[in-house]
Amino acid sequence: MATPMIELDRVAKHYGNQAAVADVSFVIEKGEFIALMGPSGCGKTTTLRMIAGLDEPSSGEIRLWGRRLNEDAPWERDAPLVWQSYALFPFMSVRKNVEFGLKQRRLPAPERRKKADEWMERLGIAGFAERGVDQLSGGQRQRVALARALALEPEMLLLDEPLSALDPHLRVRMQSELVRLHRELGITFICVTHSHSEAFAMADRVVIMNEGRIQQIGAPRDIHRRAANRFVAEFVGGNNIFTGTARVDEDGSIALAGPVGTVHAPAPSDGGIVTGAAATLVVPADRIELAAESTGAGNEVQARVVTVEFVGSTVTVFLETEGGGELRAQRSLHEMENTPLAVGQPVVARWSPQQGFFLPS
Ligand SMILES: Nc1ncnc2c1ncn2[C@@H]1O[C@H](COP(=O)(O)OP(=O)(O)OP(=O)(O)O)[C@@H](O)[C@H]1O
Repeated sequence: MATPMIELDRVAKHYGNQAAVADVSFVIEKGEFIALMGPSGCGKTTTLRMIAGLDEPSSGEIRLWGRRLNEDAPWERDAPLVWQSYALFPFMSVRKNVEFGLKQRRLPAPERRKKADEWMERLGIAGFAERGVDQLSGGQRQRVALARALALEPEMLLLDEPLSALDPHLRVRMQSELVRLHRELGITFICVTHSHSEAFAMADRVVIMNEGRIQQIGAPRDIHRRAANRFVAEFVGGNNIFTGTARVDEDGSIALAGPVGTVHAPAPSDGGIVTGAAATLVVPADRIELAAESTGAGNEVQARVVTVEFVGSTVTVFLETEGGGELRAQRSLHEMENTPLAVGQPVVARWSPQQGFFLPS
């Protein structure tokens, strides 16, 4: 097998007796866009800092193209970091900021100027070249930080919460700009974020961490469709999670008696569920349809509308079943336009058994 670009092999970082990163192994291929995601304090920034060479692992190994990196200083690596806009030099012009790394690399002035011009043009900040960065908006500053890093033509770009200082509207724009840049440049992007919408919108693969450990690595779609454990299912949101008592039916599928009544799902491929045992079923909220009447097909649950929440073009309908179980369905605004729902209204929540999956016990 070809050598991956980056390998983290059982990497840990301890501060005193606290593990910021407990035991992390994964590989990154050249040209991937990887998002490291997880709640505050889960160790994502520490992981990025170790890849950057800003922190040394307490144990384990980090390899770049198969070569051990642990003790290499940041300047010996081809991995400039774009931190937040505050990392720019406020007393310097946009041009001087963009040229900064090139100057450190002792590139002659005419070449520096040429490269800086190219990158400022590419990132749409050429018009502000002589302005001080303190006279720029958050989005413009973020572009300066990106131009400064990309002017060094790195093989890999490391971004720590690159969009967190931006307002929501600008954040979405910069998200698609980062995706476009990544596609055009073909270099590896590793981005730390605590925002699941950001990670899922941008990355080829997402690494979800909690308490210094990896919980799941996968393409956004696979993580959405098959959370590896309860933490991931809850953290990525948009999932119904039912714990109940399992019964293995004659056809091998599972019936789960739980908070919303008895519902059905295929048995997990690794077996592991026996009649009478507790099991946890996940049903993505966007797989649940709402209907006025029962058709008797698939899983159907009688419920009442508790609240209807509108976020962008997504509508989340929170439901309560007769037995007090909670359920949520997510539909597009477009779909809901023809089915107005009132609080208290009875509905049938319906989904195909194939859309549910059991978490490993
Ligand atoms: N220099 C340090 N000294 C002591 N503890 C540290 C140090 N750096 C990080 N930690 C601890 O290690 C854990 C992981 O920190 P890290 O910054 O990697 O988390 P994070 O996932 O990036 O969080 P956030 O989203 O809040 O930035 C935290 O509990 C943090 O307090």
